[in-house]
Amino acid sequence: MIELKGLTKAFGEVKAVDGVSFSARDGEITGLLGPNGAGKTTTLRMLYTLMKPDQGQVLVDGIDAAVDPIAVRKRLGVLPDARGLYKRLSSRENIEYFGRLQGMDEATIARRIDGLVKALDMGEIIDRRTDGFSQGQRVKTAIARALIHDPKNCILDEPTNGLDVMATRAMRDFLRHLKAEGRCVLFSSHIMQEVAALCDRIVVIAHGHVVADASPDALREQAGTTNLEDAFVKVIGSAEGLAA
Ligand SMILES: Nc1ncnc2c1ncn2[C@@H]1O[C@H](COP(=O)(O)OP(=O)(O)OP(=O)(O)O)[C@@H](O)[C@H]1O
Repeated sequence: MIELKGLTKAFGEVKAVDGVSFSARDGEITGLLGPNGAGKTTTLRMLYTLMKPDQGQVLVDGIDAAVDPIAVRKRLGVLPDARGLYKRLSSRENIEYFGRLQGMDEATIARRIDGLVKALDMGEIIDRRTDGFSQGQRVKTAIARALIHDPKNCILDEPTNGLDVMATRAMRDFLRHLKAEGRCVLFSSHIMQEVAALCDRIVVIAHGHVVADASPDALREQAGTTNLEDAFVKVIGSAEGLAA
């Protein structure tokens, strides 16, 4: 369970995030949707303790990130916007390294990697050096690395960015698999079809503000539109920056 309360962050004159509050529940997929520059990445960075908010509070499973950031990090699996793999290491070595940093023993790491290789269909790449990996192979490795410690809460910044149609479909299936395991899944996207296809709840963010927070059906109802695309355009106020 993730709760954000009144998060605010400015960079000089730019108010990137301005009083953002919403919750993401266990066993649900929550989509953070907004056009380019809306404040999605900045919101997620404050959530995963990479950046300190100017104001506001982050609670993960009830733990305040400002009070106990290490306990919060242990409960989060994060696919950051910069995937950042070690090029000289194989996919497996990248993942193992993170497992060790999480304090896991070697047998548990190996067992967990076996499960992730199956879930993410990584059999052919797991023992290859990541140098030269395609976008999709890099994202898979970064996700497996993020989830090695079996976190309850999964945060993914634009997980399908740069993926082809097949890889995108596989990623959606994987997010559904995380949900079925009862995890709290929160991902950002600027692609409305993505959130429409996957999410139980959609949080729409524009100019640093939450402008809608509802189920896809409720969002359509609120906006008085029959299709979600029209609803997004209506709540955001323009179609600018939203990929079709
Ligand atoms: N480190 C920074 N320094 C200065 N300005 C920043 C910084 N990080 C973000 N911003 C600004 O804050 C605003 C929100 O950016 P953010 O990256 O959070 O948006 P986003 O919704 O993730 O966009 P995108 O979909 O393009 O990734 C933008 O105007 C951006 O230029």
